[in-house]
Amino acid sequence: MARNKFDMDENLESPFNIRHFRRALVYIRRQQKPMIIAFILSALSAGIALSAPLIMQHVVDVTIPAKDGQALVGWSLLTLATIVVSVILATIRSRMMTSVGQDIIFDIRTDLFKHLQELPFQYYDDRPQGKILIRVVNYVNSVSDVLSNGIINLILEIMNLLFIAIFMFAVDVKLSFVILGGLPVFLGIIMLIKTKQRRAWQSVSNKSSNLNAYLQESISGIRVTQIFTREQHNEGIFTRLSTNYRSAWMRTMYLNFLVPFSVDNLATTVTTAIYFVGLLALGPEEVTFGVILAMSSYASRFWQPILNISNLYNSFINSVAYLERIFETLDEPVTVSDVKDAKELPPIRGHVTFDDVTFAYDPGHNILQNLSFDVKAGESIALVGPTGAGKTTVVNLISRFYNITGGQIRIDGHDISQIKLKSLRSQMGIMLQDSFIFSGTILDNIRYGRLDATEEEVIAAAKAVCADEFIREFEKGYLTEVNERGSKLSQGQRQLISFARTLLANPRILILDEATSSIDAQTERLVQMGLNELLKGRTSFIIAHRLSTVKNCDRIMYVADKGIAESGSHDELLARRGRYYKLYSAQKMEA
Ligand SMILES: Nc1ncnc2c1ncn2[C@@H]1O[C@H](COP(=O)(O)OP(=O)(O)OP(=O)(O)O)[C@@H](O)[C@H]1O
Repeated sequence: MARNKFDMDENLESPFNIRHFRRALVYIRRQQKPMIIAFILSALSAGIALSAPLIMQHVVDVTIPAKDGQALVGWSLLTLATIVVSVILATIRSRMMTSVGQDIIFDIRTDLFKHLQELPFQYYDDRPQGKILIRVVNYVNSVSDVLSNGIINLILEIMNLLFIAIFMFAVDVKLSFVILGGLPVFLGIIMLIKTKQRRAWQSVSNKSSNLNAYLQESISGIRVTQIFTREQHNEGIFTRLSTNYRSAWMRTMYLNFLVPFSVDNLATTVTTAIYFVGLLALGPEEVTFGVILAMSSYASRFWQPILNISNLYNSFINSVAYLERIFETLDEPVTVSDVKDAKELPPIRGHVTFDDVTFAYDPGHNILQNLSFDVKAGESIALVGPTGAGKTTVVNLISRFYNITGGQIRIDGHDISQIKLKSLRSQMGIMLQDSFIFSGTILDNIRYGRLDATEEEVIAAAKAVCADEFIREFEKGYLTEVNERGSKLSQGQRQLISFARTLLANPRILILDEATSSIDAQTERLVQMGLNELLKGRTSFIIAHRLSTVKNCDRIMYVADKGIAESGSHDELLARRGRYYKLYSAQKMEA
């Protein structure tokens, strides 16, 4: 999809069709057993409740005129018993269905999470995080009720309707047709508003998604907001998005209310018609008072399931808007994935070749064009050059975070597009510009990429990058809890921890993107010494703006003009007096 932002409604790539509901059945089928039991309990409970008007008719027409007090007590007790049993059955059923609903939520959410973990960087580049979160959390919640209770209730209500119809036709055929007379009107109303309702719910899902995206962005960027005192301006944006959501919601509710409103009015009209037709048109000889009473009770009972079905219909239309988003996410293609017959990458030595590589994030805008270079196993390469030239892009391509548009990237002679991603990435150590820290202990964070690492190994990695000292200064040392994004830690400390995390994975190819940019000069010198040891025998790609950190690399590649503009050792490039020389001289002057 095109790039999206918080105030942009997302267009559905594939609008809803009934196939989506068939897909939803996969989740429902897993809950078959409890759903069948719940269904039987509900049918029993509804059946028992239905006998009440019959008892009432008998009491009015037979028991009361006969003044049979004993029978009256008996019928009253039976009525009470039917109510108690039907309430008990309904309660058990509702407990079972709550659990079924939660199991369905669990399954859909797990599938979504699994899929999201496989989706490539590009997917996350293209949309705000808040719009992804709302699908996994809110939308899944919203559909669970329809997928669990909805199906059972629909079958029950239809059965209920049939039973009531049988009962009422058994009591009086002509009056039954009076009750049925409201149905065509009701169906006409539904047909009239159906499409509008669906669009309205899609709009609600879009507006809530936008609001969520902005909220998420605002919380992530709160520091910058406060620095620039943008609070008031942001409040304006938030109010606008909230108002949009409110309007969409109100419009939807207006359409939704039309359905029960019509049902209520139709039910009242047909009940009045029964009195009218029963008392005036047919006359008291044909219809007893008990029959009219029973039929008016059936009239409201008949319209109750219709009201329930129309409420179910409302939730169904609502869920469609959410289900299509959920399935759209599940259908999002994993564009960076193992090809058919992908091979396992054997343990590598670290020989990296770019052969005529072309790459674009957005079609038609090449960031790299016909780029070729060859890095021998064990060589250390520095990538330098102006901001936005493509250094990070080059290293992202080595791990195949994006598919290249042309050419070939090989590791030890294996085309990386033909090997299993896991076997490729597990042999790389990558430290990205954004040293992300996860919530948990420092130990957990260093061990993130190698869960089986012993505590000693974790400490050794931390020592190698000079992180051990500051970690021990915390009261709980390696067991210190850090927040998501590491807000308890300084930027430099975060970098050192993620440095240790990368090294612990013991990769053959090491990629460090601005790994030491936030570390003070003295610590950096120490890290550099530790690093020199660790780099021995490994292929490494180091991106750094501070040239002092990379001048000892075997080769420096100056990235510019969609390729490598200059390449050589520090001394060779200085002697050439080209772009690298200029950059180095400028930095030297600043120092
Ligand atoms: N996810 C993306 N989608 C679209 N364009 C991108 C994306 N990431 C980077 N770019 C563009 O690609 C170009 C190269 O970006 P890259 O991050 O590789 O540069 P860099 O040399 O590492 O820059 P810096 O030194 O600032 O980190 C830039 O023009 C940037 O705008």
